Amino acid sequence: MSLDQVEKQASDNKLSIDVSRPRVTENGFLAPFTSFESEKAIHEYISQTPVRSTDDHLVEFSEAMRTVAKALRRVAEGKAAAQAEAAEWKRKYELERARNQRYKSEEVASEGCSCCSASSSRQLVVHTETEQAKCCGNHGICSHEVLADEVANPNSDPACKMVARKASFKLSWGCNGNKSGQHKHEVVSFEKGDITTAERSSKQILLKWESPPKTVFIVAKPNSTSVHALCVEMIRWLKEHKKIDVLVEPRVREELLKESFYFDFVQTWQDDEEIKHLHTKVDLVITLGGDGTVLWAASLFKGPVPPVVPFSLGSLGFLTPFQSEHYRESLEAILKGPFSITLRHRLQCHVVRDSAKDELEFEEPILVLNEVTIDRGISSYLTYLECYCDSSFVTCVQGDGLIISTTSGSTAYSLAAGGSMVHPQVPAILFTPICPHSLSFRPLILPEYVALRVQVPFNSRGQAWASFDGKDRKQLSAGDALICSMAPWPVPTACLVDSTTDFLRSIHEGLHWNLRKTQSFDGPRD
Ligand SMILES: NC(=O)c1ccc[n+]([C@@H]2O[C@H](COP(=O)([O-])OP(=O)(O)OC[C@H]3O[C@@H](n4cnc5c(N)ncnc54)[C@H](O)[C@@H]3O)[C@@H](O)[C@H]2O)c1
Ligand SMILES: Nc1ncnc2c1ncn2[C@@H]1O[C@H](COP(=O)(O)OP(=O)(O)OP(=O)(O)O)[C@@H](O)[C@H]1O
Repeated sequence: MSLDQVEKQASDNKLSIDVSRPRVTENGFLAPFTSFESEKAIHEYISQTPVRSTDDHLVEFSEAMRTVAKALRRVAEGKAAAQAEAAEWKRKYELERARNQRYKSEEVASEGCSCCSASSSRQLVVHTETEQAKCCGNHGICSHEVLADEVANPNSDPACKMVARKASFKLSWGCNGNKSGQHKHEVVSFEKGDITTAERSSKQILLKWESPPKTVFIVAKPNSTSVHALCVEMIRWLKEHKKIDVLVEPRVREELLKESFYFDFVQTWQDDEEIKHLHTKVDLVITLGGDGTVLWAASLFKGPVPPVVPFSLGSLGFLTPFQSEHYRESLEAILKGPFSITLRHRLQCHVVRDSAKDELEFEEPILVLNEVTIDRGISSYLTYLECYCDSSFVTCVQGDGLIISTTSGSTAYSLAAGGSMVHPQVPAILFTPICPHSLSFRPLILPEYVALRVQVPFNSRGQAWASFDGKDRKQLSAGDALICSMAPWPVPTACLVDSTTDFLRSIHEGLHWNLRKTQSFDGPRD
């Protein structure tokens, strides 16, 4: 008990004791209490007062509070586990539904007009578990769906606005730079009780076209003269030299038609429903802009994403290794294949409102390539967030907020908040606090298979705001939660060289990572 507390209790109990203020001596000088005197005074006081019983009550009370807190945490953990499981089931359900819809539309198309029957030749080949095991084990790229199709329909109607052919391709990974496409497995052997891991593959993924790509979707940054000029030039080159069909956003088509009626052949979509089927029509996505344009392009695909070739017309270019000046050579090489890709994993985020009647009542999921941020928005109070990983309590965030990031996003906002830079092929989720009011809150890197749940507790002073790749802010009130897990649809981005070379180049050139003058040779030596 501190001196102040003792003094307060003394005054509450009408005892005359003043341990902190000096006394006036007979000669008029101030005589402060010596430490011995104050200690003595405290002992006297304690022996006079029923402190023990008060303390006993406090101990009992705090124990009761601890028990309540434990029980509440157990309930919250149970809820987190249920929600994580529900999110997983919902993800599986969505996958299954998407699959069924595709099969259904293929059936309908096969009975329909010749224009659409081309889509019947489009097949989503899903490896069964046994096929996967035969092919490359139960891990890596072959556990994902690989888009492939049969022979494209030569009689397809050119009047059909959305192009209905799709090139098939195969993904494989080379071993230690070997581009032969031979598979190597990460195997753990348990021979005689010793655990050893076999030689690892480089996991450099190669994309090889099985039929030539026919349709390219160009995503261009708005309000940029240089981007527009390149877009116009590229469309002409693709059409005239490569006989490729081009698709753009409605805004871009309008701009092109204002310039010349020549661009009437350029495809677009009429309503947002059609965007859902973009991935079934597009062989390749080309982005013209900065990193934000790659994020924008990825956000248009709520499911599988075709390979993306990002051209740099921004200032930083972490996700955009291709130089716009050399677009012809780069596109020649990509259209011919094979080329290296980085599979950039995305996070699938579900907002669960407290008002939702059951755990399965989610809002539409949002997919992010960089990160989801939960922050204090315009509130001047600390954000207070409870975080769970699967069914385990992780921590409470008290600070400006929290970033849940993919490895691709590790060089974006998470980096600015003190998170590590992680190679985009590392299977992980980053958990990075923003200005935590704590001396010991270090960022975490969690495995990719976990589900994270961030909840605004009822005793939070303010609300929180979630934003997705820096966009679409959503308010989270007390009781609302955000659940994040790895989405089954990564963004395959073409590499200039390979995944690692491109990553290192961007941290060197983009961030001037570990730039320091080299120490001179002359001077003291060992
Ligand atoms: N303090 C910060 O660093 C901060 C704050 C807010 C948002 N952001 C980032 O901005 C992103 C949105 O980008 P935008 O272009 O639409 O907005 P923007 O125009 O505000 O650009 C943000 C900057 O982040 C860079 N960037 C984006 N993704 C990156 C990545 N994966 N690796 C390295 N740098 C990257 C961009 O090149 C750009 O320079 C968000 O996802 C978030 O990561 C960063
Ligand atoms: N096709 C598009 N439609 C609408 N918005 C877009 C589109 N492409 C990009 N944007 C938005 O424009 C903004 C700027 O894009 P981007 O980051 O590519 O360019 P930049 O800011 O010039 O590049 P850098 O950040 O490298 O300097 C981003 O917020 C992005 O979401």
